[in-house]
Amino acid sequence: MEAATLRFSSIRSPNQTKASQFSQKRLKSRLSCPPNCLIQKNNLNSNQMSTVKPSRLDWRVVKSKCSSLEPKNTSGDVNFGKYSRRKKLAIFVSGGGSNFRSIHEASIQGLVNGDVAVLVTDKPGCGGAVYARNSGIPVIVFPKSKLIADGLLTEELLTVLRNFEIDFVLLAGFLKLIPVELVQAYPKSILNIHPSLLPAFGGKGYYGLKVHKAVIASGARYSGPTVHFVDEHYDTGRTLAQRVVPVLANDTPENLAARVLHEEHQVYVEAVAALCEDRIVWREDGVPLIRSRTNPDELS
Ligand SMILES: Nc1nc2c(c(=O)[nH]1)N[C@@H](CN(C=O)c1ccc(C(=O)N[C@@H](CCC(=O)O)C(=O)O)cc1)CN2
Ligand SMILES: NCC(=O)N[C@@H]1O[C@H](COP(=O)([O-])[O-])[C@@H](O)[C@H]1O
Repeated sequence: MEAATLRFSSIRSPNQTKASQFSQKRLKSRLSCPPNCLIQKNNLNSNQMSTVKPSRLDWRVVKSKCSSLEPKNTSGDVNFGKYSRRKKLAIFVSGGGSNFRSIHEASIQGLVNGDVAVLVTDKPGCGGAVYARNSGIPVIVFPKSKLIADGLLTEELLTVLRNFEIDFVLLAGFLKLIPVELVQAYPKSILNIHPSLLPAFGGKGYYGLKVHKAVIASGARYSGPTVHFVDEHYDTGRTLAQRVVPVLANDTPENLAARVLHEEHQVYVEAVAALCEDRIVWREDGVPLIRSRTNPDELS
């Protein structure tokens, strides 16, 4: 694997608002990258990389022997998306990133009609970020904080996502509140996976093992993952898909977490596949349903 480097060009989107021109100017004024920077791999064009500060992007992009974004189905043939245009995905993580990896692998295998264009994290050293770098996926640090001064501001993140032409945002173990500006910029286009049967055991404070501890302590006999659309509050968006697993009498939080996580990897890939194939149907009462890929009359 050869290390790729990165060149910036000062491209501006013609339809910039005043505010985002300001942020582009701020970003550009702080652009500083070594002269020999040139990204040699990935499908990112110069426009997607314009105005993004290298110090806030971890661009240790490695050049793979073949494009990591070129989808292949199980027979190994290139699968040029049977449906609409292949969608561009931004995935947000804070931890190990197993759900991110499942979606990325499904994309490469042609099971998801989309490509992971960028990874966003508040923990640049987390497992998901390491996997992204090793897979040639750009890593963006968000949000800016006292601990991570180099993180992007919300407005800067919106500019970057726009430049990457992101269609859908997928939260996968991201532990920060997504700001309302981002929720409004991507209506019905942000998904999250939560490790309980929402609305139970969700909301502020309910993440990771804390969720499973609460489920066990409650005496619940069943648990399971929920895929839901994201609104401005934690875990209150519309439920799209769920799976059920038993809670056993002698379960530890770790045992239950592993059982739920196994189902997460499947239900999230199925939900993202439906999203990327335009198979989400919104019922009159606002409940989103998934249209079957094989039987269009079947909704679930
Ligand atoms: N606007 C939204 N943002 C996010 C949502 C959402 O539904 N709407 N989902 C979360 C993911 N999540 C549950 O699925 C979740 C993550 C984190 C927390 C939480 O309480 N976080 C702590 C901080 C934890 C940390 O920084 O280590 C907190 O806010 O005090 C609850 C639920 C992602 N964002
Ligand atoms: N409330 C948010 C939350 O708890 N999310 C949970 O974090 C884990 C991330 O695992 P991963 O990094 O291996 O995908 C997953 O179990 C996910 O449901």
